[in-house]
Amino acid sequence: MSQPPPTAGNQYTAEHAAAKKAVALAARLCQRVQQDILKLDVQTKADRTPVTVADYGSQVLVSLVLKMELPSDSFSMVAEEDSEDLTREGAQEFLEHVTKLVNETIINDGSYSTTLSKEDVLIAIDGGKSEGGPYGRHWILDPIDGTKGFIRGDQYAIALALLDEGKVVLGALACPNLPFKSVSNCNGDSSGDQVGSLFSATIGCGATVETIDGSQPQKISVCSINNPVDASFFESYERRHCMRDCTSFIAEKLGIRAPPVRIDSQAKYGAIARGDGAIYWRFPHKRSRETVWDHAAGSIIVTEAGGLVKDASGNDLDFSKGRYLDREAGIIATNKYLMPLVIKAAQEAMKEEGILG
Ligand SMILES: Nc1ncnc2c1ncn2[C@@H]1O[C@H](COP(=O)(O)O)[C@@H](OP(=O)(O)O)[C@H]1O
Ligand SMILES: [Mg+2]
Ligand SMILES: [Mg+2]
Ligand SMILES: [Mg+2]
Repeated sequence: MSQPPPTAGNQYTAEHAAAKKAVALAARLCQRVQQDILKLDVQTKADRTPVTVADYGSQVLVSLVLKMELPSDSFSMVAEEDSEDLTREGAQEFLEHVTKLVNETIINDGSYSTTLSKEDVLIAIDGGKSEGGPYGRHWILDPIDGTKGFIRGDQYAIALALLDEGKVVLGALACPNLPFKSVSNCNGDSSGDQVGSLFSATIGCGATVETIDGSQPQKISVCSINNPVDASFFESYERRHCMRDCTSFIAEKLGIRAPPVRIDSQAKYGAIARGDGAIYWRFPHKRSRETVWDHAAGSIIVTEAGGLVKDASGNDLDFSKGRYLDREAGIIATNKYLMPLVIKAAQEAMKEEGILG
């Protein structure tokens, strides 16, 4: 890691600073909830995935900070959560808890002299209902990526990106439980290291990492391993998020010797961008669709760190199609040497086994 490049010529300087401030404040709320997670604080959404008070609280805080820091912007946000489950009968206590957490975090931070009512909280959450698309500017937010990891006490990330005319131009990724130096070969465990990493990148200006409370940003780059035999790979901790029969088949084809490193959330993109590992891949089951907020921030951080992010057909990811990613058969993040080899192995696996599609 070395000093970051000069920021002259970065047309997104104000947005970059606001995005880092937003994810860092949201991380503070999340850290507090994770220390004291109660059954009451977790709900199950209609799609049967979990959501916590911290997912909602984080979404409110990120939207608040962006609006406070960039007041002249017309605001559009594509975010994961909406208020539907918070307005159902019986959700009053849950909503009150979200509101209390948000207000306590704002007061403790001291940057803004405002507090939010329950109605303000619902409005802020539903500010994330934009469809995004190819025109104009849209923030893309995953207020907690890796909610299952968050509940387990493991890795999670607050992932914020800016889409400008259909292209991701900025990403900020707060990973409160990710060791600051490296995850190396352990599942997020530190070896006496400082914990918490905030990755960020703006287009054309490289990627950096700093601590969540704002140390001097350090430039990062992907690893330069070119022989898959020496490579390590990251994949989802959750068995249902990535087909392991498929990835172990591809790993075998590539001759990878190291066992998979399984980490929740886009912390995997951050770790790849910093060179902690060589490959992150994700081959979800056919029926599941990938959302833009699960990849936007992580992918620009990897590409600005000198890496590549592609689908298994070798196409760039297209974030301009709305709330879902239009991609084919899996997502791969790695360096320029390994990418063609991984794509080839994935495509061979597709043909031989018929397991991707
Ligand atoms: N059955 C499933 N298959 C594939 N992805 C899933 C899934 N259930 C949830 N996900 C997605 O996987 C994300 C977590 O990724 P990872 O496996 O890398 O930790 C979740 O983000 P959220 O936690 O924000 O909902 C969610 O979008
Ligand atoms: Mg979710
Ligand atoms: Mg997510
Ligand atoms: Mg989420």
